[in-house]
Amino acid sequence: MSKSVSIAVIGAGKWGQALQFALSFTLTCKITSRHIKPIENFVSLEEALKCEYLIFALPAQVVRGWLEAHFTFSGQKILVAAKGIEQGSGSFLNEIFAHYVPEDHLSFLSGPSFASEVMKGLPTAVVINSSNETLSKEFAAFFPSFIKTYTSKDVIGAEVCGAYKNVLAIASGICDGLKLGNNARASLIARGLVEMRRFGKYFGAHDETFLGLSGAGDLFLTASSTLSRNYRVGLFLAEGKKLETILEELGEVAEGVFTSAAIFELSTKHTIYTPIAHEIALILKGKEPRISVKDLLSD
Ligand SMILES: NC(=O)C1=CN([C@@H]2O[C@H](COP(=O)(O)OP(=O)(O)OC[C@H]3O[C@@H](n4cnc5c(N)ncnc54)[C@H](O)[C@@H]3O)[C@@H](O)[C@H]2O)C=CC1
Ligand SMILES: O=C(CO)COP(=O)(O)O
Repeated sequence: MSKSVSIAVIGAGKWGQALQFALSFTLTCKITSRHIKPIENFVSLEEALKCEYLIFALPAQVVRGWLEAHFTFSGQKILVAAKGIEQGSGSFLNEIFAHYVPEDHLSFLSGPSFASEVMKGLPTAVVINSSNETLSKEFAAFFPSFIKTYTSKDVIGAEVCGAYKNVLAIASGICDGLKLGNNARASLIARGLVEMRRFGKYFGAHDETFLGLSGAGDLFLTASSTLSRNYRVGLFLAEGKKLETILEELGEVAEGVFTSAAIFELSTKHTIYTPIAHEIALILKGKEPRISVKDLLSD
């Protein structure tokens, strides 16, 4: 891979830094963020925005404001690495980016990929999703050999999976925090997969996406490991901790908190049956987790 490819990661949180680390095996990858960080190839935002390829690793909830404040399209090719649905508007990230970037310059990253494992060079497999297959293949070629890349055209499917699994990871953390057992967790994850497929199908997602890396792959990962911030939020909620305290102590983004509200809004508006996400939204507003479990079992 030519070291002359100009590429930058926007956002130097956990995922942004892990992606820069991974891509640095094949090319010189710059990185920028709102606060200067002592990272190799850290550049100003101005310099990053001049790159031909940009990877967005900002939390989903801040993407719209960030684009409005900082971004002007000048031919950049974009890979969106965030996983979430915007609370309030219920907008998917591809809808938000579409206001600023032509569709054929946009791609979306999905699949099982804890930043901490990528940072250790441990193997995984991810998917680059775009209506423009040439663009997907260009980004796929930038990844190092320890990350196997697949391409797909199912942007909405990948987005729904990446966002929904965070809500289901909170549910799974609650299930384990309440010590409901392995049977209960497997039941929850399986029904969660059915639920996120039902939700995604409404928006045009393809069936096979739910069975692959973006769907089952990322869901199984996130809903069964304390490495997941969302799963840990669930564990602490089950212990009776206040959400504000949990988020403060976490110090990193847990997208499922906001996405559960977005799914609640979207599924109410479009009459989609999403019982698990519904209960998570209520728990995050203060409902007792044990009552939610009872309600889910009797539903
Ligand atoms: N950490 C992981 O393992 C993975 C994370 N993701 C997704 O990547 C996205 C980012 O996650 P992380 O990097 O892990 O979160 P993080 O909490 O580690 O970092 C978020 C970064 O965004 C910056 N930020 C927050 N608000 C901002 C604003 N208004 N303007 C500019 N910068 C702002 C923060 O300073 C921070 O550096 C999320 O959507 C997450 O779901 C996806 C795959 C894996
Ligand atoms: O998306 C992830 C792994 O694929 C990271 O999940 P968490 O945000 O729950 O840590």
